[in-house]
Formats: sequence, structure tokens, C-alpha cells
Amino acid sequence: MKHLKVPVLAINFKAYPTSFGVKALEIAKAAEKVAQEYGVEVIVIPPATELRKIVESVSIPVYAQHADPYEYGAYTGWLPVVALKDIGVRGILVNHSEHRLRLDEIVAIVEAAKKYGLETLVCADTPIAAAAIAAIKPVALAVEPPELIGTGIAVSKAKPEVITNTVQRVREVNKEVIILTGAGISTAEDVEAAIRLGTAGVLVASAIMKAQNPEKVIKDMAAVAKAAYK
Ligand SMILES: O=C[C@H](O)COP(=O)(O)O
Repeated sequence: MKHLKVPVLAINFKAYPTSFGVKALEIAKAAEKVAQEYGVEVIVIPPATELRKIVESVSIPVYAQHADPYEYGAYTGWLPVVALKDIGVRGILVNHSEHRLRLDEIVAIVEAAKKYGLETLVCADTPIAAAAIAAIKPVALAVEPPELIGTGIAVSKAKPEVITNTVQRVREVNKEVIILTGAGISTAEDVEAAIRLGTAGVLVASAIMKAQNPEKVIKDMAAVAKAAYK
């Protein structure tokens, strides 16, 4: 299995108008260009409808926004982990605040992903939830206070204690997992703060998906991540 490099800039496309079709592909290609230029691990996380096209078009890691811990079979409306593996998806975003799961469901997805050699980036809303998730050993986790998501108010500035507490609690149970900061990350300065507080990068959405010039935002964030991460 390939290993994620650090620092990481994970771009969750969510389901904005720019998350689909031509625009989604443009943003994925911009992310690839910046990743190559700056040596930062840029992960793109498009909606399920765009996965195959984007996987076939870029060489950076492509994650799904969700998957279900099923094999192939009679599972109407579900998205089996194995099917993602077979189209070349590299990993799965799990338990996003906008797609919450119970702990047993998270465990089942992480285990199914491991079985098929897929990575997982699991979201947690608090430091305690992050520590519980760290114990099941995903490749990465992101701490995101839900009330700041999509607000443009960066958690790394508004609630830095959430990040430092997460790093402390997570490292008590798991020394390896890559820890990311998410929620309201809008500027390169917010990314720098997230890294200075002890995380290895960010999970970001609206600042890029709603930008006039997404490539510039990705570039600014990647440049700072590269410079700030030791
Ligand atoms: O997955 C991304 C996070 O929910 C953050 O979203 P945001 O950057 O729009 O605040």
C-alpha cells in the first residue's frame, strides 16, 4: 500500500455546484498541479458521481466522501468499499459531520477499507471522539467542531484548544495516525496556525469550492503548509 506523505491538504468537494462535472475536474487538476509543484500531499474528495472520471484524470490520491462496508451484491443504494477499490479510489472519508455514523459503523468501514487496502480519513467532532477513533487506527483523522464548518471562521484561530487537546489525547493512544484540522479553514494563515498547533495539515472545503480562483487558494495553502511543517 502507498503511504500518505505529510503535510496534507485534503479538499472535500462536498456537493457544491463546483463539485460536479467540468468544474470538479478543473479543481482536481489544479490540486494535482499544486501537489507536484510544492511536494505537498493534496487529496481530492469528490462526490461519488465524479470518482471514476477524476481517478482516471489525476495522479494524486482520490478519496470517496463515504462508503459502505459491504461486498458486491444486492445492496440497492449503497456503495461497497470493494467497488471503490476496483475503480482506483485510494481512500474513504468516514463520519463527516454532514454524514454522521455510529462508532460500530465507523469501525466496520475502517476494517473493510483495511481489507481492501484503502486508506481512511475519519472525522471527529471533539478531542474525546478523536481519541476513540484513533484507537481503531485509521490512516488519518480530522477534528472538526461542527459549528464552525462552512463559516469561514477557522478553528485554528477561534478554538485552538480543540486542536491541541486533540493532538494530546490522540497521541496517548496512537502515535502514527495523521491528525488534520478542519472547519472554517479559509486562508493560508489558518493552515499555518493548524500546523503550528501540532497537526499535519487541514481538511478544507468551502474556501476552495466557492473560490473565484480555486487554484490560487490551493497554491497559497500548500505553500504555507510546506513551509510551516517540520
Ligand atoms: O470537510 C470539510 C470540512 O467540513 C470543512 O468545511 P469548510 O472548509 O467549508 O469549513
